[in-house]
Amino acid sequence: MKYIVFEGLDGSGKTTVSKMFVRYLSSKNYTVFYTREPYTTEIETLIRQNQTNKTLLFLFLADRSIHIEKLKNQNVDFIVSDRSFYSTVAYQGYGGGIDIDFVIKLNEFVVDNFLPDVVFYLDCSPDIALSRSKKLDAIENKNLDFFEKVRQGYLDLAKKYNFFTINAQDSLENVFKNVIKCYETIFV
Ligand SMILES: Nc1ncnc2c1ncn2[C@@H]1O[C@H](COP(=O)(O)OP(=O)(O)OP(=O)(O)O)[C@@H](O)[C@H]1O
Ligand SMILES: Cc1cn([C@H]2C[C@H](O)[C@@H](COP(=O)(O)O)O2)c(=O)[nH]c1=O
Repeated sequence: MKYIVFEGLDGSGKTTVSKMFVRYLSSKNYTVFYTREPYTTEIETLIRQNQTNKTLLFLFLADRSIHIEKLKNQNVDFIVSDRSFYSTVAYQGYGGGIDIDFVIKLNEFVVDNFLPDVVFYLDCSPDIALSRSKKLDAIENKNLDFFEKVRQGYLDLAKKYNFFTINAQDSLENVFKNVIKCYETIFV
């Protein structure tokens, strides 16, 4: 089983591209479990109620702990997830200012070695990404400076953890083609 994750800013195209990717894998007759974080409806409701950054950190960790248990029990060729552990590092760590190593340590404890095999990071400037994003709630309604920090965080993480960085400002068709090209360097 391979665990593949799509990461990026709100509006970078994760949901659209990850669903196209799932259709691609299914067309090759692979079995796929498609998922996203936040995972639980109950915790997501709390997350979207204007919490402090510290509270958000622990809500996302609790949500992830439940999510990872579900993922460990899958019996499929691929798990494809819209967001993961790295969103917490980028948003609550780099964006929210909580110590990065502390956020990584807490996440490592929660995921207990169940780490993504491949991460596609859809890189996009905050102004373009947010102009595409329709939702504006407690999390999305932060300023551009916050999202610049989150983007810088993702760029650092991409180097550290060998993400595939995809230019998400390109056309949707090219973004998807580039995802498949990267996928083929590993799996075909
Ligand atoms: N490369 C692209 N070029 C133009 N529009 C795009 C591109 N990728 C996605 N979009 C459009 O941008 C909007 C947001 O895309 P999507 O919901 O997939 O982003 P997301 O990263 O999942 O956002 P969120 O994190 O807010 O859920 C959608 O209307 C989608 O069709
Ligand atoms: C997993 C995770 C998510 N977030 C933020 C990022 C987004 O603003 C929302 C999730 O909603 P979307 O449908 O993916 O846009 O939550 C975060 O701050 N930390 C996390 O760990």
